[in-house]
Amino acid sequence: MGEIWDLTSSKLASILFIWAMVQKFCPYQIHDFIKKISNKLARLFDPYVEVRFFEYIGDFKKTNEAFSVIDHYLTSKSTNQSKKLQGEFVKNSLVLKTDEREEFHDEFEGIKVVWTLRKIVSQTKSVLFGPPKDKRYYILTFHGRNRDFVTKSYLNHVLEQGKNIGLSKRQKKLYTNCKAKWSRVIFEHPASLETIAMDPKNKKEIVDDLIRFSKSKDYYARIGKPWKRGYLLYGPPGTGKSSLVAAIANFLKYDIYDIELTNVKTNAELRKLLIGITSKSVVVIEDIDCSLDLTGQRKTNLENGKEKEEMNQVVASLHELKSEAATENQKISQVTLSGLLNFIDGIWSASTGERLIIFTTNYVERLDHALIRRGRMDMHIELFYCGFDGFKILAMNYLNLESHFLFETIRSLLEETNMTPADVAENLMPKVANEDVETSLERLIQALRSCKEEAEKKRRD
Ligand SMILES: Nc1ncnc2c1ncn2[C@@H]1O[C@H](COP(=O)(O)OP(=O)(O)OP(=O)(O)O)[C@@H](O)[C@H]1O
Ligand SMILES: [Mg+2]
Repeated sequence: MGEIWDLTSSKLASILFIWAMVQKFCPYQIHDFIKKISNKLARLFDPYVEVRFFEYIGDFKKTNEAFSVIDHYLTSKSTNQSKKLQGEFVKNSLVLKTDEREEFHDEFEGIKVVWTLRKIVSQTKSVLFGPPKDKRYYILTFHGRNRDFVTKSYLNHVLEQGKNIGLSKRQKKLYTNCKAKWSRVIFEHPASLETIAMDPKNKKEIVDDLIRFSKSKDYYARIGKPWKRGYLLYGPPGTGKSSLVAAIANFLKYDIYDIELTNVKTNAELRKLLIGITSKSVVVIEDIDCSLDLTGQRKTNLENGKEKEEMNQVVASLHELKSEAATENQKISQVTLSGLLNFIDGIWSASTGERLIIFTTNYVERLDHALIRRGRMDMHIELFYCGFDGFKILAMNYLNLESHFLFETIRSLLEETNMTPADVAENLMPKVANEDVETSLERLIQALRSCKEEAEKKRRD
């Protein structure tokens, strides 16, 4: 054994000596040539390529997004394959992950790769910053002949899939502003597009538009426009505007940024807020006509639309309450219409990622045309009083009821009177435990009849 070792070490010493001589005395072309040959030889014996994806980049300063996206992808795929798993509680639910010692073999379009999770155990212990952080990283191993395919097609596939999985697991957040600062809470509104009572044709239009928008990254890049879309939701109070905003955010799995403009003092503060908005977000300004002094138009519209105004008297008085409170705040707020328009057109043009901006109002005719012209507010969606289609959705939501002999009476009453989905829903909601559906439907019929009588009385007066 000792002899063999002596022999090997003397040979190794000779090779090193020759290599040192070559490096010192050979012209650099020969040096390069030898280096190339030796690299080729090395590749011949070890044809595999490794790519490492560290969890943190640069001394734990920045999380590597690629790591978490790969983690989503591998967690979803590998748990069916691995024999050794780890269990973790993530956001209140149990997640099974591949054990760190396990390898995961993946195949894409006939090309095989291997993933391994490794970690470098940290030696430093910090009292101030908690337990030492190990450096975790994924190693992707593949044959060198597939280098182009893996680095382009396969990794694109992993990143795309991983992003989608991450997005579907992500907890949505609701951001609200206090002056120029955002505060956030977990957004868990139960509204969904299925449970919103509205005309099925309009709903389908919204769903199609949202799907088209969320998949149009390349399209927007090609036409040179920022990836944003504006929705204007209008209709009387209680017709589901705020519920629709929540349903849209749930559908797209976006965060909501609910801007209270009356809390923002200046355009500069507004700009600061808006710069902090991340992509995949729905930016909402509720009751936009109360939030800004959209001068000029308001007065003329009030004068011209007198008849309409009378019909909406009840609605208006409610709205006035909102307006009065807002006007108080406006006295100290100097956010201007042009400031807001600049933000819609300007700031978003400079940022990447998809954003939806939604304005809601009870009085669309009061809004300055510049604010709602197409291109700024691309979709104008009117939410109406409850129709029979809307009622059927509410009956399903609240009573789990698809049909009933009282539905025909309700249909004709809904055609003759204006009741908001909020009021219909309130009447359908059982008032005591185990209340039967007939009692709820009768209560609604009663309410519809009184509503009809009241409207007739008003018309007579
Ligand atoms: N179209 C609808 N579909 C399902 N539920 C609805 C609908 N409209 C109203 N509701 C119910 O009524 C409640 C109030 O509705 P919502 O706050 O969405 O109305 P709004 O149009 O935003 O009213 P406002 O103009 O006063 O802000 C909701 O919590 C929801 O339960
Ligand atoms: Mg609302």
